[in-house]
Amino acid sequence: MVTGLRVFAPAKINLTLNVTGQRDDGYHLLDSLVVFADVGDVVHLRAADAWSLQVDGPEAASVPAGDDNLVLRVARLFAPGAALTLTKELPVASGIGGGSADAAAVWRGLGVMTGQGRDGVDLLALGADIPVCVSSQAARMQGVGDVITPVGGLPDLHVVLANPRVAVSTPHIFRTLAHKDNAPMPAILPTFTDAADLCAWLATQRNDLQAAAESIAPQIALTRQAMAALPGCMLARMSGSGATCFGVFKSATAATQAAQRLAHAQPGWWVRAGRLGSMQDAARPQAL
Ligand SMILES: C[C@@](CO)(OP(=O)(O)O)[C@H](O)COP(=O)(O)OP(=O)(O)OC[C@H]1O[C@@H](n2ccc(N)nc2=O)[C@H](O)[C@@H]1O
Ligand SMILES: Nc1ncnc2c1ncn2[C@@H]1O[C@H](COP(=O)(O)OP(=O)(O)O)[C@@H](O)[C@H]1O
Repeated sequence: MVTGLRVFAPAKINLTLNVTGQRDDGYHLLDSLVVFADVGDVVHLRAADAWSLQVDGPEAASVPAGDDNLVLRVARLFAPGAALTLTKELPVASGIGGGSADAAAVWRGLGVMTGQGRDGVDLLALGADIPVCVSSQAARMQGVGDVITPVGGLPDLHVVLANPRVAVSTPHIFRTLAHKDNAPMPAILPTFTDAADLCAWLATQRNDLQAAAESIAPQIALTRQAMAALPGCMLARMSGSGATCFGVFKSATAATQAAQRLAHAQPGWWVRAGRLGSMQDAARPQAL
C-alpha cells in the first residue's frame, strides 16, 4: 500500500483554440491542439483518516484554501481521506489550466494510492480542461473538452510563458466572442518534421478567444507583442482564455535568454522558460 506520493501537475497550453459552435446549454464547441509544459504545480498526498489541504508556493494566496479548491473537490470522490499539500506555481485564472491540472494530479495520485477506479465520474463537470489534463499528453481536444484524441509525434517546443498579472474570467471571454461558429482545424492534422515546421503551421492557425480577451484586457496584446519582439521569437500567441501568452524559440538557451530579458523589462509579470510537449512521464505519481 502506497502511503505517500508526489504528483506533478503540468500547465496546459492551447497551441490553437478554435471555437466552432455553441450548445443549447451555453457551452462552446472547441477544436484545440493541447500540449503540456515542464512548468507546473506539485501536489503531495499522504494517507490519512480525514481530508485536509494545505496550500503553499508563490501563487498560494490566489487560490481558495477550503472546499472550493478543485483539489479537494476531486479528492472527495475517493475514500477514506488524505492529507494534501498543493504547491502553487501557476498563476490562477490565466488560461493554462492550473486548477484543472491540480485536479487531474489528485485524480492520478489517489487512483494509485487507493487502488480505486472512478469510472463514470463526470470530471468534465468539475472543469472542462480536467479530462485532457488527466493524461497530460499532447492531444486534440474537441466537443466541449470531452473528446480527447492523443497526438503522437509532435516535436517539442522551447517556449517562454508570460502572464501580465491580469486575471481574466473564462465565461466573460466566451460571452464577448463576436463569432461562435468558426472553422475547425483540418480534419487530419499534418505531420511535422521539426519544431520550425510545426511553428510554420501554427502560424496559419488561431486562438479564437484571443481578440475578445485582448479587447477586455489590453495588457494581453501588450504581452503578446512584447513576446513577439524578443530576439528569435518564432510565434507568439495567447493560451486558452488568457491572459498567459507563449512564445516559441529555437532552443532551450534562446528561450532562457528571452525569458531573462522579458522578466528584466517587466519585473511585475510572471515569466518562465520551459518545454512544451507530452508530459505523461513527468506527470506520473512518484512514491515518496
Ligand atoms: C477555455 C479553456 C480552453 O482549454 O481553457 P482556460 O482558458 O480555462 O485555461 C477551457 O475550455 C476552459 O476550461 P475550464 O477553465 O476548466 O472551464 P470550466 O470551469 O469548465 O468552465 C468555465 C466557463 O467557461 C465556459 N465554457 C467552458 C468550456 C467550454 N467548452 N465552453 C464554455 O462556454 C462556460 O461559461 C463555463 O461556465
Ligand atoms: N487548485 C486550484 N488552482 C487554481 N484555481 C483553482 C483551484 N481550485 C479552484 N480554483 C478556481 O478555479 C478558477 C479557474 O482557475 P484556473 O484553473 O487557474 O484557470 P485557467 O484554466 O484559466 O488557467 C479560479 O477562479 C480559481 O479560484
